Amino acid sequence: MLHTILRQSTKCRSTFLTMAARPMSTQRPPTAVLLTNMGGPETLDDVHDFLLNLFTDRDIMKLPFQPAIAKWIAKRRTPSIREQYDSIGGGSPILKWTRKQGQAMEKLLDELSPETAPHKHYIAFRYVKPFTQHALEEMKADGVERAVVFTQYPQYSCSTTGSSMNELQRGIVANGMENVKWSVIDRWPTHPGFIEAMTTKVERKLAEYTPEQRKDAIILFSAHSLPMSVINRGDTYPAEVASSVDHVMKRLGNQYPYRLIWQSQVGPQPWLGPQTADVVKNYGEAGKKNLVVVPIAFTSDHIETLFELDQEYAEEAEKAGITGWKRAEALNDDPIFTKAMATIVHEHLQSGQVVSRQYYLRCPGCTFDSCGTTRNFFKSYDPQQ
Ligand SMILES: C=CC1=C(C)c2cc3[nH]c(cc4nc(cc5[nH]c(cc1n2)c(C)c5CCC(=O)O)C(CCC(=O)O)=C4C)c(C)c3C=C
Ligand SMILES: [Fe+2]
Ligand SMILES: [Fe+2]
Repeated sequence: MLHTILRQSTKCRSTFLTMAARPMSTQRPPTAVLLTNMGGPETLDDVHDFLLNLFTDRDIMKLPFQPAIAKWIAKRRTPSIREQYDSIGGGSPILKWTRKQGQAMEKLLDELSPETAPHKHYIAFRYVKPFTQHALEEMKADGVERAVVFTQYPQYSCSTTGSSMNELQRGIVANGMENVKWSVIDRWPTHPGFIEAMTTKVERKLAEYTPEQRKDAIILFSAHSLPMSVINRGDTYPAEVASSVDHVMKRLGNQYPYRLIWQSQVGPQPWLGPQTADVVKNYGEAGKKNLVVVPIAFTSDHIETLFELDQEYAEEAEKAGITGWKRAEALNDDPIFTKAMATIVHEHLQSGQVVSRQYYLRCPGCTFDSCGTTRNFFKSYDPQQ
């Protein structure tokens, strides 16, 4: 309580000083929308450091002697992962798409929410540039007083959004930015705008089949898998992915058979299945011909869509006799999706919510750092707590 009062009084003082220092005619500082994601290597030369940062992150995996082991794994994996990025044009397009999404979103937000305009997007990637520190410096230079953190993962996992939140908390403290009014959109797996955008992508792919083929079509929702150890700790990601799938299927009128399947397993430990590669092979052997695969847990193209789905699994499908293999497009800068992004932020600003109710609840068996301190940190911005 004392902590909250102290925070609020410091905040009022800082707001007053900022206002007093600002000439009357200048525009108020932007409402920041901080788009967080793990990011991807922009060039082949960034692949090694991307992997090193990922394997060093104790929110994604905990290894004995982690700094040394991470160095070793990153060095060993770099050549094969470089080849994958080479085959998709020499790097991850995630920064390009996030910028486009952010620009479209901020324009729409200014119209939807003039009372908090101007809005400005900032980008904080976890493993590559622009890092959280860069975004915070930019926000500080712009004199930001109100910031909405908007995870670009629709479904929450301690290993993705949780990790970004942990990094952000460290950055806020290190940069003395506790006085900014922070709130967080930590998940949005069933938001109607997101569901509409995804459903439209699936419908467009289904429309490419002949009516005869469509009768026989199967929808495969494919998401990045998680190690079983993470799931057994109580990570909400698989359930949230399933809820997105359920909503898309409802919107499609439940007319097609579908399965939720899991891709991108790494290393020898058990991961959640069924694995996308096995499903493609098994359905091919069972004589299925028309499979539409839908990347349900990503909002833009990644190595998972452009390499795994479009090259690796497409090849498997062809070998297995699947003649009608199709992949629903990623949301990227689709106007339905960027409108959904603006609506999500607008509704959040209107709601006065600091984080979702789910965010407060630590995973029952979680040992990840993000499951602890970050929750309490953002709780302290919530007057209802
Ligand atoms: C919803 C998205 C993701 C979850 C959940 C997730 C969990 C998770 N991932 C690993 C290990 C790796 N992931 C790697 C790459 C990678 N992961 C995601 C998304 C999720 N990961 C993306 C989008 C990417 C690629 C970025 C791009 O540019 O496309 C990698 C590196 C690639 C490789 O070495 O194969 C690893 C490793 C774990 C252990 C985990 C959960 C604990
Ligand atoms: Fe991953
Ligand atoms: Fe957790």
